[in-house]
Amino acid sequence: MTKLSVNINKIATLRNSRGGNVPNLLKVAQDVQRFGAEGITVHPRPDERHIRYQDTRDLVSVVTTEYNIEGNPIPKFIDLVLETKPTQVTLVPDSIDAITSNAGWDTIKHKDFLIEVISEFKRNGIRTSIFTNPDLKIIEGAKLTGADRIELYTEEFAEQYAKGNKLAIEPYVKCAELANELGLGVNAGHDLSLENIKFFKENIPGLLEVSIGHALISESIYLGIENVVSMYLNKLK
Ligand SMILES: CC(=O)[C@@H](O)[C@H](O)COP(=O)(O)O
Ligand SMILES: NCC(=O)COP(=O)(O)O
Repeated sequence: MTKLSVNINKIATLRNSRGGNVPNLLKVAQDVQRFGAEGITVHPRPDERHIRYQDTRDLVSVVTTEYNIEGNPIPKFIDLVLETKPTQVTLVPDSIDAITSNAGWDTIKHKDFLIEVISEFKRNGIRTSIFTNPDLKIIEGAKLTGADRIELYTEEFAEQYAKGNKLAIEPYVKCAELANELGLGVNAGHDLSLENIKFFKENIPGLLEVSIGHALISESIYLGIENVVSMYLNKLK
């Protein structure tokens, strides 16, 4: 069973583009869970261009499923996670001005830092996951940090799959097998979509959770817009 955690960053991006509170992020989080999602993911960035730090706090009272907070563990982020105490924190090595996440951790180079941060989160009862490229050495390194899980960074898979290259799944399969052997849980995310998720899920052993945002919100627009245009036309008759 693989859990679906919906990343609601894009809802906040849309809201922020106008000021005000439309769409209402908390209502979307509640509705998404009512529709069956098993988790809510947010990825606050230092510039707060989408999810704001205050959103992350406000969501605590409405997330009744698994709450996953992703981000680079700079001091401000660590404090936020310790304050909000989500189900899971996913550590992502974003540069300060990254448009979106574009790499996983070098778990060997940053081993000592990761051990320190992860132990603090675990002391506070928060499950920890590390965002990783599909590289066996990096997965071995992740085990040594004390993390509970890895999140496989799936951008390369998604890009190749869209070009018809299904063999791009192979490094992910090998990494998931190794993680299973090492007792690390396996999550995945980035550019997963209605097009590629079934193939990914069917091939990755022990896939515990996927977090999906950009495609899911875009697909919601495509799949909902016909209905909404027709509702407007009815009102304009
Ligand atoms: C780690 C990851 O792949 C996602 O959290 C992604 O980075 C979402 O962040 P943005 O919504 O800022 O693109
Ligand atoms: N961890 C990945 C995530 O939360 C969503 O990534 P994306 O679907 O917006 O690419």
